[in-house]
Amino acid sequence: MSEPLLATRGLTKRFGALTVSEDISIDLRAGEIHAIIGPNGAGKSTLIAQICGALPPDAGDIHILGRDATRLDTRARARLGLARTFQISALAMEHTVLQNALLGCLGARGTPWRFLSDVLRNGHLRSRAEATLERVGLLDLAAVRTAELSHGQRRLLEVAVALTLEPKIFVMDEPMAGLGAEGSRHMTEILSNLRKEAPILLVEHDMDAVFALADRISVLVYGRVVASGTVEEIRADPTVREAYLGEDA
Ligand SMILES: Nc1ncnc2c1ncn2[C@@H]1O[C@H](COP(=O)(O)OP(=O)(O)OP(=O)(O)O)[C@@H](O)[C@H]1O
Repeated sequence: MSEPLLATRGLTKRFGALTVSEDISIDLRAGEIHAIIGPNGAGKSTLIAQICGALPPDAGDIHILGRDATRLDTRARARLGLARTFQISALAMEHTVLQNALLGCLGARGTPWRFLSDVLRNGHLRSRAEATLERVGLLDLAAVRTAELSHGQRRLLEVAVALTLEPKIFVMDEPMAGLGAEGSRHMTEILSNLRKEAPILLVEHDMDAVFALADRISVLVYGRVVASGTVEEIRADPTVREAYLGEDA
């Protein structure tokens, strides 16, 4: 089996007396979508924050592409190839769709904002940004102000911005949130194709999307991984059905 591109070992985080991550060891391998599911407050966002470098763990470590990244900050992890999409939009609303995609390209290079006008004239970066917009179906809206996009279009733009980083690993926090049935289907199709170029660690509440997309699922309850397996294994697991899917075992 190939080496994981992302791995946590014994990750533990406490807020006072509350343990929100308890000895979490999960990994992400090339070509896969690994979904993290669990009830509200189970610790999914806290886990992502630790993986991406926004929150230091109290114990355990995080390896990115085989390198110990536990003490690296968010930007250093991004430079290693970790791209994150957020539960709440991190887009620049006053900028156009294309400018947001270009800012993503800039972020990848650590270039300061004041050079945006130069970047707009940089043919290579511009075509890279346009190519990512085309992949999510937003190229026709390149000149539109981001504030004017629908919620679903903004979520697609977030994925496009993550793509401009040419990441080796995607970490996605509820990309389906607020999308209608049609929007979820479209996003599901896009994510399904993305896994080929970079595997996805996917936190998601939309179980239809999770069951359609995931190669593996880990179930988090009260900060602990209580089950991990394929869609079929998780669906059949009595502990999961009782603790999370709300069914009698
Ligand atoms: N900065 C903080 N200080 C104290 N407690 C926190 C902090 N951040 C999160 N928590 C608590 O940690 C627990 C896990 O929260 P977290 O947001 O990671 O859960 P989640 O699984 O992502 O939930 P949801 O599905 O609702 O987004 C919750 O009980 C939350 O109240």
